[in-house]
Order: sequence, then structure tokens, then C-alpha cells
Amino acid sequence: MVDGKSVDTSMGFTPLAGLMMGTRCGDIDPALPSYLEKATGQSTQEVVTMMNKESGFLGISKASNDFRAVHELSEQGCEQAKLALKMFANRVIATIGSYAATLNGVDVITFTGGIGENSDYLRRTVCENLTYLGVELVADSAQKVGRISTEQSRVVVKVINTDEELMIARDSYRLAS
Ligand SMILES: Nc1ncnc2c1ncn2[C@@H]1O[C@H](COP(=O)(O)OP(=O)(O)O)[C@@H](O)[C@H]1O
Ligand SMILES: CC(=O)OP(=O)(O)O
Ligand SMILES: [Mg+2]
Repeated sequence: MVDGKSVDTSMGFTPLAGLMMGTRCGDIDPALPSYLEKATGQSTQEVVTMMNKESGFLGISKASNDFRAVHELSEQGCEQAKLALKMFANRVIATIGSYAATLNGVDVITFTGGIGENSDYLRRTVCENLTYLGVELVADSAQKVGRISTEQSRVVVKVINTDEELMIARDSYRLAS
């Protein structure tokens, strides 16, 4: 965001682009769908369904689309769950890096949504890899909302509760009036 306006997003024509999600694969090599069709004999629609509904956390962990469940399994030693968490964290780290490059540095990083608001584990894992930006988290970053970076941190890190319904209602009202 620059001056309150979005200048970049990880999603594209559909939410399939960008980060992996509960059941979406996120960015992949564009050559992969046609390869999979040939290799597995699945139709284009079947591959699209797989990419949207059977991939992401569910596809990699082979267990659940729910971050909490995948995190719990990884704590119990499940290698597929560990891989899913690692892939997600790496992609969040890379996406923040690309935004930092596009924006020539960032003032604020906000964690929000189901995982961002709730998983201190994910926030800490991501921020451990952002020391090059000068990110430093407070010891107790498990709080639900507000600033979680130290006074010295060169980037302000915040947890903000999302309210998609309110934003959709506001945008709809603005477009309709
Ligand atoms: N307390 C929590 N700790 C960790 N993850 C959580 C917690 N509560 C919700 N989540 C995760 O948030 C995700 C859903 O977030 P949400 O922003 O609603 O995503 P989506 O838009 O994909 O439905 C789920 O993976 C869920 O496990
Ligand atoms: C992008 C997004 O939030 O998708 P969904 O809630 O349908 O998983
Ligand atoms: Mg959603």
C-alpha cells in the first residue's frame, strides 16, 4: 500500500495466483497444468479443480487445509506437515521481499486474516527472515492486535484484525451510489 492505495497484490486474475492457501497451490510453473494433463490423463477442468481445491496446505500435508491442524501435526513430527509450513513461510517471506523491492523499502508490515492474526509461530518464523529490513519483534508477539515490533525496529510490524465483510459492504455501497 502507498498512501492508502494498493499498488501490488500477490493474487492475480483469480486467487489461485500468489501465495499457497488452504487448498490452492499458489504460483506454479505455467507449464505444469498441461504437463499434468498429459502425464495423468486428467482433463483441464480436473487439473483446475485439483489446483484450487486439493492443493496448498491440504495437498502438501496430505492431511488438512487448516493451518492449526497442520501446525499440530508438524509438532508431532509429521514431515509432510513440516514441509507445508516451510513452503508457506518461505513464500510469505519471498512475497514480502518482492513488495519491499517494489516499494523501495517498507514502513509497516501488517499481519492479518486467519493465520496472520492468530499464529504467532508463523509471524515469528517470517520475521526471523526479515532482519535485513531491520525488523525486530518484541518478546511477547503473541498478542491479538496492535504493534508487535520493538521501539528500535526499522519497520513497524502490526497485527490488525481483518473485516472483509465491512470492506465489501463499503465498496458495494460506493459503487452503487
Ligand atoms: N488460532 C489460530 N491459530 C492458527 N491459525 C488459525 C487460528 N484461527 C484460524 N486460523 C487459520 O486461519 C485460516 C483461515 O483464515 P482465513 O483468513 O479465514 O482464510 P480463507 O480466506 O482462506 O478462508 C485457517 O487455516 C485456520 O487454521
Ligand atoms: C482469496 C480467498 O480468501 O479465498 P477463499 O476465502 O475463498 O479461500
Ligand atoms: Mg478468504
